[in-house]
Amino acid sequence: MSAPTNGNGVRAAVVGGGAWGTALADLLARNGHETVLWAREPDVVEEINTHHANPRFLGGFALAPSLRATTDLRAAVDGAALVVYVAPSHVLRTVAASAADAVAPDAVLAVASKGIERESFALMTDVVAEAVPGRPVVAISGPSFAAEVAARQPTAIVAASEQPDAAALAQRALSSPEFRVYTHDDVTGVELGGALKNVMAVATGIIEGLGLGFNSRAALITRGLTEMTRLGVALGARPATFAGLAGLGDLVLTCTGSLSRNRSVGVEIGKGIPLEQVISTRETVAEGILNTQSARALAARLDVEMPIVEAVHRILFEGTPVRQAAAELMTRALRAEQD
Ligand SMILES: NC(=O)C1=CN([C@@H]2O[C@H](COP(=O)(O)OP(=O)(O)OC[C@H]3O[C@@H](n4cnc5c(N)ncnc54)[C@H](O)[C@@H]3O)[C@@H](O)[C@H]2O)C=CC1
Ligand SMILES: O=C(CO)COP(=O)(O)O
Repeated sequence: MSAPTNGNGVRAAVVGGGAWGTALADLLARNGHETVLWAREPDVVEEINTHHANPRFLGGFALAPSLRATTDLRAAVDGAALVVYVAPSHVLRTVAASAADAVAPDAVLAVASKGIERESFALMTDVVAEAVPGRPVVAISGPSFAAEVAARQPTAIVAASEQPDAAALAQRALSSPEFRVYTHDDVTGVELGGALKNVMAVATGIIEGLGLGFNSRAALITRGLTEMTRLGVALGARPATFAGLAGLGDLVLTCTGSLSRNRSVGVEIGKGIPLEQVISTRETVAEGILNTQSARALAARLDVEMPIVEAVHRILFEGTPVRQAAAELMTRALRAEQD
């Protein structure tokens, strides 16, 4: 079915009932858009439809009463003018493809997942564009903890697309007095910022878990930004994008904010808890773990030096003791900062 508009509102679908999908769906519904959220878990759908809450992934917030949820993905996207994809990066392709033919041919596809696909190195908008071809795609990224958006705390993000009309539609649909959306045209830079900052957040968590202090964290954030920019430039992104909301903004938030799942995974690793044990106790996604592998492989393919990503990889997947990896980072050949 083609995508009707609804007065000032659009028919919107949100694909993914985790914390971020729920917060974005709540925001769209509060903005007056007829919004349907697809969640995989029947209990999440039941809670949203009966109690206007998602205690499993976003506890403690009263969601918009108009927000509807379903486990039927085809029904959720059918007739939506705006479809927002928020599944974890490693399942996004499968989820998006499974209802591709039910998406309206003129729908705008916004992608709020953060990551680099492991096998293909594709960014999340490319994954959705391949799974649901022929529609404009927009990357949604920036410093935005779901819980703070649900609490209506002032937040600013970007909506990046090669099609300005699509970015503008996402901007209009999502913006509210507490949620400010800037458009952007550097999709690669915006998406890489969101994907790579998660690896840096794991790294800053690790140094915190080790008991290191603010000097180490500041060095790591700054040199992390250098690495992110280096990889971005090799992929055609603009350096300035990494100084913006989806780069430095999200990097600072995630590396310093206690709400970050990636940072807290890092803290546990830094304290010496094995990765399998850290993961086994969590239902929520920490994209920085799998994305350490994809970022490292992508950097190797492009011959881009990313020593922090390399060190996190050695700690998470190669058994290198945390203190040894930190010492190796500090004793690399001396160089000029600007190189
Ligand atoms: N939570 C946040 O504050 C923010 C999250 N994001 C991004 O949003 C994406 C989704 O994260 P959250 O909403 O936080 O999720 P979450 O960590 O709250 O929940 C996990 C989600 O993954 C889904 N899931 C797990 N296995 C699945 C499978 N095999 N197939 C389909 N779905 C599966 C669950 O149904 C659930 O919706 C991630 O890429 C994350 O980086 C981006 C900005 C903010
Ligand atoms: O991307 C996020 C905030 O912008 C959420 O970060 P975490 O996944 O580390 O919680």
